[in-house]
Amino acid sequence: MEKDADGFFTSAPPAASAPAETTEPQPASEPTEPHATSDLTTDLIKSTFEVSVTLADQQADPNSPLFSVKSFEELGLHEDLLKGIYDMGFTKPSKIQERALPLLLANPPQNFIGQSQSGTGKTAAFVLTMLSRVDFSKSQTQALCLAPSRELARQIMSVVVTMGKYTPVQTEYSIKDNLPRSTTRINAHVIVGTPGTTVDLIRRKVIDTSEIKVFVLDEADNMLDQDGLAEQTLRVKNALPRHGGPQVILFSATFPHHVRNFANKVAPNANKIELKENELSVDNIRQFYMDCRNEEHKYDVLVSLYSLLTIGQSIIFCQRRNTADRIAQRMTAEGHKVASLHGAKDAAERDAIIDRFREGKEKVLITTNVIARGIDIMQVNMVVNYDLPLLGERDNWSNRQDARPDIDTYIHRIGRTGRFGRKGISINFVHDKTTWAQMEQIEKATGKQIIRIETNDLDAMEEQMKKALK
Ligand SMILES: Nc1ncnc2c1ncn2[C@@H]1O[C@H](COP(=O)(O)OP(=O)(O)OP(=O)(O)O)[C@@H](O)[C@H]1O
Repeated sequence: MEKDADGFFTSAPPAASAPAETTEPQPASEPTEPHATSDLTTDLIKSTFEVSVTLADQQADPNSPLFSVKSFEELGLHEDLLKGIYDMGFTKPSKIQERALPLLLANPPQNFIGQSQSGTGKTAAFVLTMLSRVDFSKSQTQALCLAPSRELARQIMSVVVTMGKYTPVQTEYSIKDNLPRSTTRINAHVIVGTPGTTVDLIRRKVIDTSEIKVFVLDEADNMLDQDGLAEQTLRVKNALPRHGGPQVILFSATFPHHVRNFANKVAPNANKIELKENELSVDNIRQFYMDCRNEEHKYDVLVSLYSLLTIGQSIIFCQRRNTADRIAQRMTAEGHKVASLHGAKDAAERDAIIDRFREGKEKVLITTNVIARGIDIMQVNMVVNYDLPLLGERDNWSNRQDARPDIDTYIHRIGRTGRFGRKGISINFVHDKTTWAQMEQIEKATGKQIIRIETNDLDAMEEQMKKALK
């Protein structure tokens, strides 16, 4: 396997003889049992994807049993944490947890860059690391985790609270409109937030960074992307102790080339777990497309899908906020029950909408890329790309023919279904030559087939979809 200058793998399988890197061949896949959760979990644990492990210590052997565990007990965790894990219904570590946890928990702490497909259990791996490194006898912030959206920060916090429920952990959010303006100091052990609010709280010395031992960036490629949240994230990073600085942990399902160099600077000398490029999305998500006649026809097709969208739960992704609102308003006026969520809504409204969806009170959520990443709702069995995700759209909207598809966002969007080994389907709407070509690029880049389904034969469509979900 070739490595680029940053030490990431670029193509082809690694040489078996390479001392500190290895590909881990997994057993051949077996037929899945669609309904039994324990079988699905087993499928994921036996998963067929290959990972590359690169240890910062070039002398160490990544094949050593020391670097993988088959049970949570082997990790030497405090029993309060083990109790929390078992309470969550986790019996065994998932593939990424099995390989990542020994590296994350080893002492002295080592930076870590981890890549694993959506829905494979990255959150539990870094939450467990944060909780196991906190000294609960000190009322000081010792772990800080940043995520790209308030919805994801809230979800991560719920994992911290659930996993830490037998520990005395104190937690606080650094997300917009959460703390009263009069707050002068947060003493919580673990803070989870978004970069903008966190920068502000650090600047106002509400967050004391001096004792932070673990710094996690979830969706790290997004957090370090120049076009994204990088500036604010770096300002937070630069406010952390320099001497004996914190363990830096970066996780994502995608690490595009243009952020890898930077990731290596933010987390120097990291142990790494990476995926091969054609293993970026899981096989349990079946991908389809529908040929729509034009933009207006997309709306009609979506409406005709409504009964299928509500079998489980569905997320409809649009590129723009006003498209999401417009579709939601129109469908609501026509008697369908849908909700819309995007970044222009105020904080309280966003929280209420995602909570209702999480509780299953809403079945169809029409949204933007704001929740393309990380959101984990098991009942979501369908994702619709009403608009395909495009790169540089905001600057380039008037010049759509040139727009290239945003492959990474696509991978994250469809990853909102098919969580932890479950089945899911995604449907792309294409309506002209340009969108057709964009979808072909997505198909090529992900290496997964996207199958056509008829827009005008509802029965055939239903049958095909039910088959895919079986
Ligand atoms: N060892 C385990 N056993 C059973 N379920 C697990 C285990 N680890 C994680 N899960 C469950 O799997 C689901 C997906 O996990 P998680 O949200 O951490 O995925 P992720 O890898 O962070 O995905 P994404 O890339 O989309 O952020 C969660 O509902 C979580 O509770």
